[in-house]
Amino acid sequence: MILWFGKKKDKEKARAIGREIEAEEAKRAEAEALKQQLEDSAAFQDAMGREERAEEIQEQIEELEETLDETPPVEPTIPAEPEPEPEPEPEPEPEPEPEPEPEPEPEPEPEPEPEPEPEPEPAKKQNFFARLTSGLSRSSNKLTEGISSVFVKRKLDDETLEELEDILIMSDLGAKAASRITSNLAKDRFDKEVTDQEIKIALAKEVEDILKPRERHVDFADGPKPRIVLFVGVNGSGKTTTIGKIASKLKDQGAKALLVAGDTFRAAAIEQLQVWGERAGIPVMAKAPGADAAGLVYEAVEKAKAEDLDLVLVDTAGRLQNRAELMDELSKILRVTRKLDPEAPHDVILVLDATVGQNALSQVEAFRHTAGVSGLVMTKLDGTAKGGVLVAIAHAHDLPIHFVGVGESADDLQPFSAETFSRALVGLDG
Ligand SMILES: Nc1nc2c(ncn2[C@@H]2O[C@H](COP(=O)(O)OP(=O)(O)OP(=O)(O)O)[C@@H](O)[C@H]2O)c(=O)[nH]1
Repeated sequence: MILWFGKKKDKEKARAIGREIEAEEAKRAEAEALKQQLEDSAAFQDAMGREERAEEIQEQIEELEETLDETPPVEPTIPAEPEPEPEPEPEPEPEPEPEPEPEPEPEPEPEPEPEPEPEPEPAKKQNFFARLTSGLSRSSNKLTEGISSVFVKRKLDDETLEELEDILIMSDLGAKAASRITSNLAKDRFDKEVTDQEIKIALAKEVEDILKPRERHVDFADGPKPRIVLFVGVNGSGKTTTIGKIASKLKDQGAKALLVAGDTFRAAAIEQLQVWGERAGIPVMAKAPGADAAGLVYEAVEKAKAEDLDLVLVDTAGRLQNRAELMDELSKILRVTRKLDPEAPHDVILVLDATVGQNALSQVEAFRHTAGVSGLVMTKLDGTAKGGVLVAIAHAHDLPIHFVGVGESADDLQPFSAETFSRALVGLDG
């Protein structure tokens, strides 16, 4: 979205409008995500023969669709600023031109036409920091636009601190983390003049302090043999894709792995895992859709023991954290696995989708309770303004964050780095 405003006053207006658009887009994205969850849930109920429940959910979807229809996607608009233009003929498009100087300066050379929008480098060519930065750009824009509008030659006083706290909360960092960050910032800088850049640097440091204790790199190819790793999470959070990406890395390490298509509910998930397995040259164990997932996992662990494999990566069906019966099924998988190895599963990785924002917190709570989550992966940090939720989670939960995902290709999953993430989140260069 490009809004062009020549004067200072107009730029402020542009920022305000930008923020409004951002808020509307965020609301819409949230409703779209909820719709996706409901659709998955309806499909599941339907497949389980619970038609009545599926119909109920379908009604909820229709209601949600009506709301979505009433609020069509926000089109970025250039506000019609009635400039006192003497010329009657309207300009077709206000060209983004440099601010008109009062006295005509001799132009040394014709300015090159401003590029409409620098195209992002193809993902493959960028290093991960660049990809994380561009992935997190919606999250960081939200933060930095707010910071820039507050800290224009301003003192860090009660008022600016309060405004900053609001910006952090609106950027999904959560009320507690926001309060911790602002009170720490106030310690050294209260009543001093600060620039937005100084605030960004200090903010990145505060965010990093919260995230650093959660940074824990994991090498699944190492440790107990066979290492049993279970991937859990709600529908569509990115479990299958994450396993596929990890499998691609394991191949390079020469680990003897087995992928298990424990999401027996969704035929597409089985196929998806098979494709990743083929690509990585790692076998995939699967059964027909609808088969008992716990039985499949049991057989997979037996096979891994018999064949002396290094590790078993188990995909599980997506489940809504508030559906007790689905969570019970997950408990069954855990019980069955422990029969073969009391220490197993050695890792229970909760895959979280960043686009759900604050809802990720309740997912962590529910899955910790049911599945004894040992670590986290956050996917889809690209294309969401809600990446700050990882800070809220790190503040609230003493759980390692192993990987972050910023896209769909194998290279888009990388070990989590607190420093890199913090700097990208506040829009600082690497
Ligand atoms: N943009 C983006 N898309 C992602 C990322 N990770 C996963 N996806 C996409 O998200 C969608 C859902 O991913 P899956 O891996 O199928 O999710 P799942 O958790 O296995 O889903 P269920 O089997 O329904 O529980 C797919 O289209 C993935 O390509 C990411 O980091 N960024």
